[in-house]
Amino acid sequence: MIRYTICFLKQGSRFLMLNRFHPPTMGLWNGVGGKIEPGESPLMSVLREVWEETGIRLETATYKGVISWKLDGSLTGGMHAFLAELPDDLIYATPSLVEEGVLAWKEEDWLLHPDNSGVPENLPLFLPVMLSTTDCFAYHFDYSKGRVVAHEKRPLPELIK
Ligand SMILES: Nc1nc2c([nH]c(=O)n2[C@H]2C[C@H](O)[C@@H](COP(=O)(O)OP(=O)(O)OP(=O)(O)O)O2)c(=O)[nH]1
Repeated sequence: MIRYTICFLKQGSRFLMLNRFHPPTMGLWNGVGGKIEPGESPLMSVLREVWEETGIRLETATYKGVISWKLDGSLTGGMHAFLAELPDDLIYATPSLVEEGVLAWKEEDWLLHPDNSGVPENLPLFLPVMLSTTDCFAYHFDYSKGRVVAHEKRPLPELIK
């Protein structure tokens, strides 16, 4: 069920974000990630996706938990979420056009601004928690007609860490 990964690439108070050309989250500024390929662990998948989509070779990324969703009560999906701190001296010029969309640096305050409809609706509901604690959680979102109608956050069972 958890077929995707996502990584938030942080440098100080800003994030390297992807404005996606294609669904899901088409036209929105999201983290970098994609489908887990057969035989890959979530970490292997996210390191590969970050490299493919940004050209950045991360040595590792910090696991932050799992995000799942239910669409109109039926279809379900999920992604393993990671956070990576980029070195202060890494210079990455943006905007940068890549196959999946446009990469650009976005300030944390901008991403989390209540008037910002340019990010996935669930992002401001999980990212601040991920940034404020080392604990991992299972975040769940129920969507109805494309909008989040309910969400919850539970401790992540040790087993699936
Ligand atoms: N913030 C947020 N991200 C989401 C949601 N749903 C969802 O799939 N994503 C993320 C997970 C992945 O990082 C990305 C989708 O990956 P993708 O379809 O581009 O996967 P891929 O690169 O392997 O694509 P493909 O070429 O094989 O089709 O979007 C959501 O509800 N909120």
